[in-house]
Amino acid sequence: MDLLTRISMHFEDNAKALQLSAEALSTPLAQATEKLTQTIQQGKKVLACGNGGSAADAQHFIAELVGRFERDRMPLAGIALNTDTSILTAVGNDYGFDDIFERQVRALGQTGDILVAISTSGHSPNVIKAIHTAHQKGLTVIALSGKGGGALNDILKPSDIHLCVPHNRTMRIQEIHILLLHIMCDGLDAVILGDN
Ligand SMILES: O=C(CO)[C@@H](O)[C@H](O)[C@H](O)[C@H](O)COP(=O)(O)O
Ligand SMILES: [Zn+2]
Repeated sequence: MDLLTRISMHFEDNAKALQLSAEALSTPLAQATEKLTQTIQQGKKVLACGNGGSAADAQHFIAELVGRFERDRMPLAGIALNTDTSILTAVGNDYGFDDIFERQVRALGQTGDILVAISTSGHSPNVIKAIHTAHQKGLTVIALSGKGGGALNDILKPSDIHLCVPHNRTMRIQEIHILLLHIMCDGLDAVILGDN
């Protein structure tokens, strides 16, 4: 396959995946946005975690809350659990990599908070463990996944929200995850600042 064909294939596959995601995820995405908005309005906070590209997505999303999205507003409470290298290396070194998020949920999570858990496979043990602890501490989970949802299907509760991108490639799933996170930021601001 020549390079231009390859590029064209990516654009087409992305467009198809976007269309399928719009059909499958618009309703749960609205629920997730409403849950996020209520949580912030009640003075609660958002924790977010993921590995690799999903770590970047988690911290990107939290930066939109603490900083701003498109318009000026007050800072909103959020913490990315994959950004503090001292915590990640200490907990990873002393307890194990599977505990790097779970331990922070135990330290920081409070009843009524949200955990945004991002895993394209739905199988990353440190994300799964963080979800178990979030449940124990009374947090609601908004899970972003793909590839059928993996282990998330067995551990999420009916009160959680699962945004499972209907695709099997990590890269494509990640491309849509960032769109989902941006749509939630837009919906949140529309309530807080008014529609524009
Ligand atoms: O960004 C990419 C691939 O596009 C990678 O860094 C990817 O995020 C890593 O392999 C992650 O460890 C995958 O974990 P997960 O999404 O299955 O939970
Ligand atoms: Zn990537």
